[in-house]
Amino acid sequence: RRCRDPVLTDWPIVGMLPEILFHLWHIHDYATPLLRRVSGTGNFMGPWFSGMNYLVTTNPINIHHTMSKNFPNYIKGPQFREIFEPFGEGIFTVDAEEWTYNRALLHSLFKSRTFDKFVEKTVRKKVDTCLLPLLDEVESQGVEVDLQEVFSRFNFDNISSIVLGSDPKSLAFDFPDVAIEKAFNEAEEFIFYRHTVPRAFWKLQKWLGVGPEKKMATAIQVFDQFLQGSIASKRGKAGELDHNNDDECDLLTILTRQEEGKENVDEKFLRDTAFNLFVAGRDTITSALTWFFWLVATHPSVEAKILQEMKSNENSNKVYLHGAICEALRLYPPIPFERKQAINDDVLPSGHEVKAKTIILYHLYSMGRDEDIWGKDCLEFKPERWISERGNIVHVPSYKFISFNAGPRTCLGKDLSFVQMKMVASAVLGKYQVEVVEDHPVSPALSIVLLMKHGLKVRIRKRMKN
Ligand code: HEM
Repeated sequence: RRCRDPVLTDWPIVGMLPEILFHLWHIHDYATPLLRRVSGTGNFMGPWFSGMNYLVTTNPINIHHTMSKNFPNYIKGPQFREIFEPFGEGIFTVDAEEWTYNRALLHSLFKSRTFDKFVEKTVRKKVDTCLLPLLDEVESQGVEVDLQEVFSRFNFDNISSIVLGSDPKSLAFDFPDVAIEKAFNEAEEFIFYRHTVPRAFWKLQKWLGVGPEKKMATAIQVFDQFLQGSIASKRGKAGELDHNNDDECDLLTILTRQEEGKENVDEKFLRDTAFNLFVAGRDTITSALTWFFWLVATHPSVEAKILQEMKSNENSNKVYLHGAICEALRLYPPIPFERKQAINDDVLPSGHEVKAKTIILYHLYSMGRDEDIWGKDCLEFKPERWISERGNIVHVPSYKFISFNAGPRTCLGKDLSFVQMKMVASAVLGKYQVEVVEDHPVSPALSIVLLMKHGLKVRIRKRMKN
């Protein structure tokens, strides 16, 4: 088959798939030099007739073109909706008017000061009453703990309080089994799996109800039951909801208030919105915090500068800490790849032709490690690159610093995420020294969110006051 810039050898019948499957265990690092070899844009061809043919790009000008300038031509598309089927018709999967409606609704909620304050208060309470006491216990018992598991549960409880107004209390020293938390992790892994095999194959597995598809169906059922329970209980109280109570500002309450009085309340809309926000708000922050703490723990000079900044200027914007978080998000973007589909023929600024229905894959992970964007030291963890000579945060356009997406579909939770991450980082680093357990293997898991495959095993020590 003819293609302009093959990223790998296109073998007869099987195409480039075997090489990808062979390197799946370290796919992000494997893809980075391959994409550089084709100057950031190339073709991936799957097995014949499998439909797995993609144009992969990490070129910022192409990103700017497809995500902003020619935004209407690049949609999530029907195949995306099919793969991400558990997301229903939520903001992540829809296009056109449905997306405009979802976006406007969520935008008005996310930008409201009352909601902002509610989130800050909820997270602060969870830090003070659960996260720090748990780390105290870990420290006093001298045991190892998986910090990723801690953050995952911490964020699960937070997002549940923020979206549904109820805390499942999954964060506790004995790490209780919370079925829905487990089900959610599994669903995300199975969605990644659907990206790695031909469509016909996973569809057949789904139809037969076998393999990962069977497990996926069970996981979604567990999660849906939990969501439906929360929605039903909130709807049951609809008439009693106090419109002026700032403590009852979770999204479900706000949406239920808006739906009040309507004859046909759209339960599916509530379910899909809740599911999408769970994915958006839980694992992304868990991933960002885990990689951040690992990077800080393995770079003592960065840790010392963060502590110095905290001591000297407690209420400032914490510019250095902000830079360190951006650096973690650059090297380990919580969403490592994205995809869009072209509606009409187009030509990218790099000169690559795009035929209608072409799927474009964006490898965010490679973009964070691209010398042309970040310079020769792009693999170094260097918060200083984010700080200007005048001590302000350097603005990098989103089509280069892509971790929160670019263009009209930029992440709605970006500001909120920084507030939460800074709150956790300051609270934990100010009180404890985090030491990664010797020889603990660190590598990314295969999922739609870039978590650590083996978690992050650490020991916690109380910081000496000086
Ligand atoms: C470190 C944390 C986060 C990162 C790195 C991040 C990153 C992203 C990325 C890359 C997208 C685009 C995904 C796509 O279109 O396929 C996105 C979209 C979105 N994010 Fe975030 N996110 C984070 C946290 C959050 C939080 C906490 C929320 C809210 C609870 C949130 C809400 C959303 C929403 C609603 C969208 C959809 C925007 C649209 O399609 O119009 N995100 N985020």
